[in-house]
Amino acid sequence: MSALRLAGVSHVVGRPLLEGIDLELRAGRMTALSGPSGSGKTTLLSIAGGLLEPTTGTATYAGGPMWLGTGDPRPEVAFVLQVYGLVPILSARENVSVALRARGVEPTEADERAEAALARFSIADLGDRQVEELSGGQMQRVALARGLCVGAEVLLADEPTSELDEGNRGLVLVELRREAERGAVVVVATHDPAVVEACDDHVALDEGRLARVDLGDPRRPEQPAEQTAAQPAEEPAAPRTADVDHALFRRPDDPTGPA
Ligand SMILES: Nc1ncnc2c1ncn2[C@@H]1O[C@H](COP(=O)(O)OP(=O)(O)OP(=O)(O)O)[C@@H](O)[C@H]1O
Repeated sequence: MSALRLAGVSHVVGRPLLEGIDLELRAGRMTALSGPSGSGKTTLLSIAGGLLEPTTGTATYAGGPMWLGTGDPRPEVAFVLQVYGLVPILSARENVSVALRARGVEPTEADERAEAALARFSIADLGDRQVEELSGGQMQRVALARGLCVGAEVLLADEPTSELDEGNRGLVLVELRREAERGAVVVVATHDPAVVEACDDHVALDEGRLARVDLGDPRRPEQPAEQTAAQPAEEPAAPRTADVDHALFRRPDDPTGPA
């Protein structure tokens, strides 16, 4: 499967906001992006999704550039923004439908798909309500429905559960998992340990630098392909936690590795 790669990414706005980021975000997996407030999570998501051109380095997917400014074809990207970006005077259904219509889906089909997307987050009954009448948690779920309805190859969600109770957080994690299972790169910036726990991979930032990279199943290339009788039947499981280890990003035998 393809991966979204950040190579040598730094971003400077007066001071460095990100420095020396080398990272592989794998398709088919959920990656949690954690770190203190101001550590650079939103900046990293913006570069990964091609909204922001890094000062140095590149973000690529299947070898092609993510930066929108190149005008090159790129994968379908969906953002679930921290600030939602909903249109307050439109209904919940219209806010979702608009994302589909903008991608060329016929209005009737777009409305039906919007309805189904709202149902995924248990808010089908709110379809006719103007967004400005909704609670924060309801708005957050409309934003998620809008992000997930398009079937994007890259799904970047910034604090998507910040306003949700435990039950709705669980619902969102199930839906994000579905997106990963159909092959999307799913990256979730979060402060919530339960969300980190639910993800396959975990990347932590601190002051714009990688502080931790934990790939759930690193499959290190040096691991022997075949066991002999003298060797144990199974290698001990790789630790879930690793300090930043750039060898983890070079796995030529990894089927989820380079596209
Ligand atoms: N356009 C900008 N110009 C200058 N500084 C910026 C800009 N955008 C972000 N910053 C700064 O970059 C740092 C990282 O911001 P970012 O929003 O990426 O952090 P974050 O980890 O997502 O924070 P939070 O968890 O609070 O959302 C912060 O110190 C922020 O003030």
